[in-house]
Amino acid sequence: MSSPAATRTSHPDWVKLPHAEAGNRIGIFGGSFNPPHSGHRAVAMTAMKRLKLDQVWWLVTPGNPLKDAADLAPLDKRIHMTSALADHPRMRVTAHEVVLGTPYTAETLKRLCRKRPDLNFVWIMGADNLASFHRWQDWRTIMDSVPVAVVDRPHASLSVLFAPMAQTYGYARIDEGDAVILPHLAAPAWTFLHAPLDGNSSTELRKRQTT
Ligand SMILES: Nc1ncnc2c1ncn2[C@@H]1O[C@H](COP(=O)(O)OP(=O)(O)OP(=O)(O)O)[C@@H](O)[C@H]1O
Ligand SMILES: O=C(O)c1ccc[n+]([C@@H]2O[C@H](COP(=O)([O-])O)[C@@H](O)[C@H]2O)c1
Repeated sequence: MSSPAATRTSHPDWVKLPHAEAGNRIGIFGGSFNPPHSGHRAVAMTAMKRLKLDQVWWLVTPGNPLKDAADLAPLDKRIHMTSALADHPRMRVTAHEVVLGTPYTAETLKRLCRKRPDLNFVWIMGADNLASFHRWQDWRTIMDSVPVAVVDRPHASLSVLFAPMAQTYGYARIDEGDAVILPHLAAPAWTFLHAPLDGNSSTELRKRQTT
């Protein structure tokens, strides 16, 4: 029998992988959430409804590899604020990348798919990230590992036509009217979801905090 010390973990609860039943449709919504805002909640709700997800996991990054960490709030503070915003029975908040030891999405998804091959994962992101997706580490590996749902964002709508990802994987895009089947499709597969636009941004909120 293992002793309490042997089962104790040094990680706080908020880095754990959320519970899910085999076969569940899980949207993974990665973000800095520095701070979280209404636009994030709108993205999570849109994906949840249109893809009929069982859960959305808000994956709070330890640090976006492409962003300057100088004005990044501490992880526990971002988790706390994100948990307040993601208060919904089908949403969970985690910083599981701390356990995986990586801030890179390709590696994260590889490890999650290995840990839970019984779940149907979908990567969720806003259209601004579609525009710059080709700069992410091993972005083609991401596309080849899980389906992707892109949600429209002000000033980024044209990424659906011109982004290198959209052009390279044009053949794998499905109509947003068929979005409900996305979690069950083999990668590569993606869709672009038009939804009411929300102009909020963390950059603007940080500017307002400092003025
Ligand atoms: N208003 C919005 N509409 C649609 N998608 C959004 C919106 N805000 C953020 N997102 C998406 O949510 C995810 C997390 O975004 P992030 O935490 O970087 O917020 P942000 O407002 O873009 O932050 P920053 O201004 O610091 O870059 C990303 O996939 C991003 O594309
Ligand atoms: O893997 C990468 O190279 C990579 C580059 C940029 C962003 N990401 C991830 O994209 C998600 C959204 O990041 P952000 O900062 O736009 O909220 C978050 O989970 C980041 O870790 C990942």
